[in-house]
Amino acid sequence: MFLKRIEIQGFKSFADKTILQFDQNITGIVGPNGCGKSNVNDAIRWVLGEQSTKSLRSGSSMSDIIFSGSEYRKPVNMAKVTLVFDNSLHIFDSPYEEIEITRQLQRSTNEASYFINKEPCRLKDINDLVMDTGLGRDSLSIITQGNISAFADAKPEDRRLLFEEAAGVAKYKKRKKVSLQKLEKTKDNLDRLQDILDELEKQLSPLEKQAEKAKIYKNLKTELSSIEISVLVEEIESMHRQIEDLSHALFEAKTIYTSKEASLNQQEIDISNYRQEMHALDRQINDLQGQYTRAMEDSYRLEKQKVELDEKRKYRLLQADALARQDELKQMLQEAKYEFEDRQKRLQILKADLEMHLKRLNDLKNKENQASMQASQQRHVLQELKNRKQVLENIARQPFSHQQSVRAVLDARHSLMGIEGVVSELLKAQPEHAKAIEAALQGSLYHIVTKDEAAARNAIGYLKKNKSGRATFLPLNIMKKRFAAQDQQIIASQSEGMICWAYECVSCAPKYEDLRDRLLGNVLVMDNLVHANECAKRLQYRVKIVTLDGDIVHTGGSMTGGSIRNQTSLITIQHELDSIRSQIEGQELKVSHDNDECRMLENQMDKETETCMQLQIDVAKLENIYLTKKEKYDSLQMEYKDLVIDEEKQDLEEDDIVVLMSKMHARIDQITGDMQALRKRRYDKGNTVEQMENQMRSIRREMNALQVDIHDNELEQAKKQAYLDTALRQLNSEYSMTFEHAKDQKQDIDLSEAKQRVQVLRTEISKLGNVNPDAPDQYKEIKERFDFMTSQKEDLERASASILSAIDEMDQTMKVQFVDMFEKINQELDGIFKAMFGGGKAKLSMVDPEDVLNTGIEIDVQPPGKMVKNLQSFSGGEKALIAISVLFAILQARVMPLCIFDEVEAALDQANVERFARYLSRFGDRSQFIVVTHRPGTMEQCDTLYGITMQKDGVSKLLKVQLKDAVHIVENKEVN
Ligand SMILES: Nc1ncnc2c1ncn2[C@@H]1O[C@H](COP(=O)(O)OP(=O)(O)OP(=O)(O)O)[C@@H](O)[C@H]1O
Repeated sequence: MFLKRIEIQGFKSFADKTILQFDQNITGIVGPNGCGKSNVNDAIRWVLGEQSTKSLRSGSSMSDIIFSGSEYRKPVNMAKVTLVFDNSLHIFDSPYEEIEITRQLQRSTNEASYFINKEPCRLKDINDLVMDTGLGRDSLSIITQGNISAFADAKPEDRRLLFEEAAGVAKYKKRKKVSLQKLEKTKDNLDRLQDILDELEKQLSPLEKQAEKAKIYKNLKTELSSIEISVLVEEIESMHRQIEDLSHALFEAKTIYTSKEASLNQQEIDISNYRQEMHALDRQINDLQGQYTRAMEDSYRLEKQKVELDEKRKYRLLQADALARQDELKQMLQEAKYEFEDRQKRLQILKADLEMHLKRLNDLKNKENQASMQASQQRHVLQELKNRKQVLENIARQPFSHQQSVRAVLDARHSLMGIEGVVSELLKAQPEHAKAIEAALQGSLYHIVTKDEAAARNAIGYLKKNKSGRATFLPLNIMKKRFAAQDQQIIASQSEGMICWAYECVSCAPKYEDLRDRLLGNVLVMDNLVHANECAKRLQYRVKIVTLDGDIVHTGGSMTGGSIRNQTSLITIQHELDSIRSQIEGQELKVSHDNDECRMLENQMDKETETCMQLQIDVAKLENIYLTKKEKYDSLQMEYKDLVIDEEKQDLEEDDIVVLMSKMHARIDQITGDMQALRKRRYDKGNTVEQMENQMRSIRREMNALQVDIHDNELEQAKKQAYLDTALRQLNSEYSMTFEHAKDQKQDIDLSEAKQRVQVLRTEISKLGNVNPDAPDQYKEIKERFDFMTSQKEDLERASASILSAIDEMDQTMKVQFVDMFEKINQELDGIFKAMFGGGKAKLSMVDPEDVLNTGIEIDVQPPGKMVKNLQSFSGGEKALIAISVLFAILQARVMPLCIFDEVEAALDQANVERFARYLSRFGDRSQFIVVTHRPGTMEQCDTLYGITMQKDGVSKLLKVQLKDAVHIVENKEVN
């Protein structure tokens, strides 16, 4: 026997352990209603894996199948059923000869356990084991009265299940279902994968671009760093050298300056000494001049006396005789000749002297003219400076007179509180940067700086209240520094014509530094507009640039420029005032020096004029004397020719005058000689001083030039030092390198080419804009994920295709098997129907033969003598008999190892029961039957009969009975 034994314990009404042994082909189970017959059927299905409590005719919970007790018996805690199969024919796919399947359930824990051959297993293992044997929980093996009565009324599609079961396609259907589920799952996975792939693809494209950009950036940056480090090192070294050279030059210039200064001082001392000597000489000349004048006066006096004397002599001569007259005349002629010649010579000397002094006077006049012109110019310059100073002081005393609102706030600053001042008076710039800084600040020049926003609000309220116009306020507490980006600073520092960043050339009190850096931190000062345009281009027009002339290249590239009215700026007013004051001081010195010079020249001129006048008088006087002497000499000559007289002794008076005159003339000659010598010395000294002053002027000019050189040198040094510091900072901040470390990495480069390349690289890098440095890694990661997902998708698509092909194959197999079985059953049905109904005919047909896999099954039957075709119209017994006919046709077409019939013949009349039973016995050789029945006709055909009884305790009891006892049991009578 296939099913050898059933052991039931605690299952439904079988509270005690009950064993049903099956030794023969057809075993009947009989008993009165409610004794527990069908519970045997339920127990078999439960072991074979039934999970539906409804099918098991139980309560809502599976634990309801455990014996629940009765008035006389306590409930039990566990239900356990074991089926023992003979597997010598290996109906189960197992090497064991005997298969024992057990299922048990604990009430307390609701814990279910499954065993195959006493080994714990899963429910699935049991399902798999029984699947292909025809013993499944929905199989044909277990047919109940309900199945039979439902068969005829079932829809053709539902009826088809029976035929599928017979055709053995259930397993394929199940597999197909699993495959379809798998396919659905695969499709879901594919959809999910596709979603992920779409998402990844969306990220991939921009990431690829970013990665490419980052790669370009990295390459550019690598090249840039390798070149720029060398450029920086070379420039730092070059700056060092240049600063050193400049220091040497500065030292030399300062040394020369100091030596010139010393020489100048020495020359000043020398000049002062010379001047003292000149004064001394002047004094001596003056003395001599006095002596000369006095001597000349004495000489004129003597000349007069001589004339008187001559008159006297003439008179005496008239009185004397001819010889005496001749001598006298001769004497007089000689004297007259001497005097005439002497006066002539003297007149010439005096005239020459006069001429020299006139020339000197003329020179002095020219010099004085020049000096006074220069002095007048210097005075004019001084006056202009003073005027400018006056204007500046007025502006400084009364600023913002044209900005009414600003003026109003400043006037009320003591009552308003928190007013710090106006930007243009808080920031100070050097005059050379004034235009640039004013251009950089533009409208902000007249913005009012306040301590905080409250102070600004307060001041705005004040302006409104007084209708004093509008003003802009800058609260200090919110001012934050704003500088250009580092790359912009680097590009700017390498641009030709860069002067500085605007904030660098503006000074202010420490508390206003944030304000200054906010307004000017990112404004660049360049020397001219051409360089400004070039630099702006390199900076991609992202930085505002101003020139020293006040032209502007705005961010974005627009330009402002033109002429600027030379108006005073508050930003530079203090510097200008300081500068003007020191200029005035210098100019006053110059003017005083020029005045001194003029005065000195005037003095000299006065003296020279006086000398000239004196000489002119002297010449005029002497000229008269000379003419007189000449006339006298000429007349005496004439007179002498007419009269030759003897010599006569002169009287003492005459001799004395002549001697005195001669002495006087000698003295005058002496004084004149001395004076000339002194004048020459004075003249020479004057020339020397003049030369020295010229020399000093030239030294001063040289010193001024040196001063400018020193200043330029110091500026240049500061610039180079700033450049050097920037380069060192750049090495540190951008490359995290010390100079020594960078030196080790320096390559041989052509500096100008390398610098150009650095510019190009920087421009290219800045053109790249924002770069995501993680993009290559992110791209790689996403790409790997994308590729992996794509290969997974391909795997899934392949899996999906293979599932589809398996389903296709299964469909083919099912079609073949189904059609094959359908035809076999159809062939058997007619004969069985005839046997069952005693004639007539029956035939199965497919509702849709085109769709074998889904078609419903119709039964066309015609019992003998009846024309009824509609199944619904048949009686209950007829419907049961039709169903039984089909069942037998199936059993005929396919051998089943075990069939359990639970009161399938209940609806049949006696004659039909006997027909059924007879037919059943014909299958006894092919299959094992367990038949639950009330009908004696069926009992008669059973080889073994088990009777089940239930006493008051509600527990089913089993006993093997003979046919007659079985009938008694069915009728609920006592069995002997
Ligand atoms: N969990 C349970 N505990 C105790 N008794 C139970 C349990 N479940 C069902 N029973 C009892 O089993 C009996 C029903 O058994 P069953 O349906 O097998 O009867 P039957 O012999 O097939 O009757 P019929 O001939 O009318 O079909 C009922 O008396 C019911 O009280």
